[in-house]
Amino acid sequence: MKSVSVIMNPSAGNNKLKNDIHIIKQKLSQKYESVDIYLTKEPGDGANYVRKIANNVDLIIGAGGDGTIYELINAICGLEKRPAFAIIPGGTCNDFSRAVGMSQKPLEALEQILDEHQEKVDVGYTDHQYFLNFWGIGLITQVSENLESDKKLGRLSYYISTMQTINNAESFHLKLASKERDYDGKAVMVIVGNGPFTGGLQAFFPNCNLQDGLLDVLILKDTSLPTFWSILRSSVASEDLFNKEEIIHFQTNELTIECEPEQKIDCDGERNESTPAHIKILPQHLTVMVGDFSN
Ligand SMILES: Nc1ncnc2c1ncn2[C@@H]1O[C@H](COP(=O)(O)OP(=O)(O)OP(=O)(O)O)[C@@H](O)[C@H]1O
Repeated sequence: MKSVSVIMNPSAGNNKLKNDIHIIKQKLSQKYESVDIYLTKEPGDGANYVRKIANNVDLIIGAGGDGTIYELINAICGLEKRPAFAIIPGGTCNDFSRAVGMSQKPLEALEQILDEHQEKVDVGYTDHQYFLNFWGIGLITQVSENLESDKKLGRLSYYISTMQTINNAESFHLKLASKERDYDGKAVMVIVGNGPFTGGLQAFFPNCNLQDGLLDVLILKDTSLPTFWSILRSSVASEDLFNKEEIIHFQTNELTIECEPEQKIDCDGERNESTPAHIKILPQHLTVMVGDFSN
């Protein structure tokens, strides 16, 4: 590898990465012939930089929170020739960087990137969006929406928001179809996982494999609110949870989802689309630099 570009959101995580720009450039320059650092100013900048540089760079390092990483991989994954990708985590949850075993300390993550251990990982794809971690509807979307408005309260707000949302949870009619399994009935949540982390928690699919060409699907039927609470509280779900009657869990490489009423989709933390949806896995679509990673 000869040329590397860092695309950084300097405002991510309360400006967490800003002071490291100089040292990041210095360390990378010791190893690579060409090093460029691009700083984003607003949403959309990251994707524009990718489009500008992708043909002439071997490695793109995304430095920022999950919003920045989502934007960058959505620009990279649609390209015919995709540069390798790496993450210097700078946000609150940093789901994908955790999934590939990166240190949550930015400069330690940089050292891991310099070790150049690469793996090809699966990417989820739905209608217009690529995702690395999860796709969800129902409770998951409602919890994160409520959380957005309570963010200042910190971790406690997560629990308060979850409790409030569960108490007011609205069920919907779900029609899910796949080769492995169909479901036609009431639900309060569907999560389709590619990676093991959702919103910083390894709650739903602790053993999710990023290289098996499969998505993990979890349907929570409308009788299972206490179960949802126990999943979140357990932080690392045990397989026992999947044996509960109110949960359906299976794996597939492709599925379609229709809901009545229409449900808002949370895709790696971005909430721009609504059902219906067609979701599939793109096996080993992206080459990433990994840290402490074993599947
Ligand atoms: N300089 C900037 N100032 C403000 N917003 C920016 C800037 N650059 C990019 N953005 C946008 O801000 C959004 C959030 O960024 P990001 O996820 O990196 O940080 P964060 O919100 O602090 O992280 P987290 O969500 O994990 O707490 C992204 O959608 C990104 O496009």
